[in-house]
Amino acid sequence: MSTMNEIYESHLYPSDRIVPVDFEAVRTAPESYVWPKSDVFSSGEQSSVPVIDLMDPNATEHIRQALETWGVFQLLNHGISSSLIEEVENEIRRLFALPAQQKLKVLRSTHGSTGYGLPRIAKNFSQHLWHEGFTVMGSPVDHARKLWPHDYERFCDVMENYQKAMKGLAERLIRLIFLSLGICDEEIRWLGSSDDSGSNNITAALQLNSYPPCPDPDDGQVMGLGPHTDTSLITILRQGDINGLEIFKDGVGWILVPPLAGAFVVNLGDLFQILSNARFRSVIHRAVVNGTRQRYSFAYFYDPPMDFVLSPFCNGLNSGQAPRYRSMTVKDYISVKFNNFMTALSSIEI
Ligand SMILES: C=C1C[C@]23C[C@H]1CC[C@H]2[C@@]12CCC[C@@](C)(C(=O)O1)[C@H]2[C@@H]3C(=O)O
Ligand SMILES: O=C(O)CCC(=O)C(=O)O
Ligand SMILES: [Fe+2]
Repeated sequence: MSTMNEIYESHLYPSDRIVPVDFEAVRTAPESYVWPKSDVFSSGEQSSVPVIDLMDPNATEHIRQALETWGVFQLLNHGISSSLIEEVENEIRRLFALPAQQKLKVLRSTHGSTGYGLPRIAKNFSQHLWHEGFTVMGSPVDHARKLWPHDYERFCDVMENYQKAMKGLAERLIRLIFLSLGICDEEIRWLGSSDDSGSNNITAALQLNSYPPCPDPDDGQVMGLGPHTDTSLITILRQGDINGLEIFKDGVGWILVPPLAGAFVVNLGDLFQILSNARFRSVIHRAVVNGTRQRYSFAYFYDPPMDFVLSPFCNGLNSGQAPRYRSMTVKDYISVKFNNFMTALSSIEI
């Protein structure tokens, strides 16, 4: 049984796309960070991503509709305590406020999966990203000890508690979404089989994102996180109260996902698109930066076990359809994504 760490570690990542810019020294974005105007254009569209109350008796149906039309929704009444969320936010601030020298002690390596650095998608763009991140899979204790030798336990406890809570919520949502598709319990037996508290069965990741303010020479042409779809089955994102997240809607363009107090942004990733035989699509999204305020966000990515074979569900509401993707394991899809990025899904079409 392989873990998520092992799968990501088996892909050699280019060393020139790991170290974030030295935000303390660089006051304005160098030329290599400026994206073409046509790329950054926002649609100004007024309609917005649906907001769903998980306590609503019709929540399942609302979620199915939201996923079909938008691929993403904001979730309220999700049962995750606001104090736990605040604790994570405090730890994120404490982490990214450390001097650059200190953060570089836990820099992700070329064959690494966790730690400090640019997001993995940085290698897919010619322009650079105005971003620093920290990736956690399971216990972050080895890195936390290097960052705070005498005071590392708080960070570890908070990150582990949060991952546990997110695992519960992710599994609850996945079960609900599968049921809304008419897929029976039998097909989701694997759900809940992983145990991220042990180190031998990790199938989820927590990504902490920081976007320092960027006094941008040409307004809005610097990107925090370039356009991408998540690889996950499901992603649960918390953004603070600062604008930045945008989704791409076909025929419309880029639309802001406005920060909503207490809410999570929930979207499906490529793995769900495969399983649902493209009935649900993984939404393209990005994060833009602003000139004055440091923005933080954190995302929890949930995957099935790495050896799980993804075969499109062709029964249920998709009944009678032929599978659109060839079957493969989660770990093989991660390899396809590493080598193909935005064309990964079309490259496995039948
Ligand atoms: C479990 C995951 C999911 C990863 C890879 C690995 C750890 C870090 C995740 C992210 C986080 C930032 C966006 C993304 C696109 C990236 O560059 O790194 C994500 C990626 C993916 O969804 O593919
Ligand atoms: O910062 C955000 O709002 C988006 C983060 C994101 O897309 C990710 O971590 O995958
Ligand atoms: Fe994302």
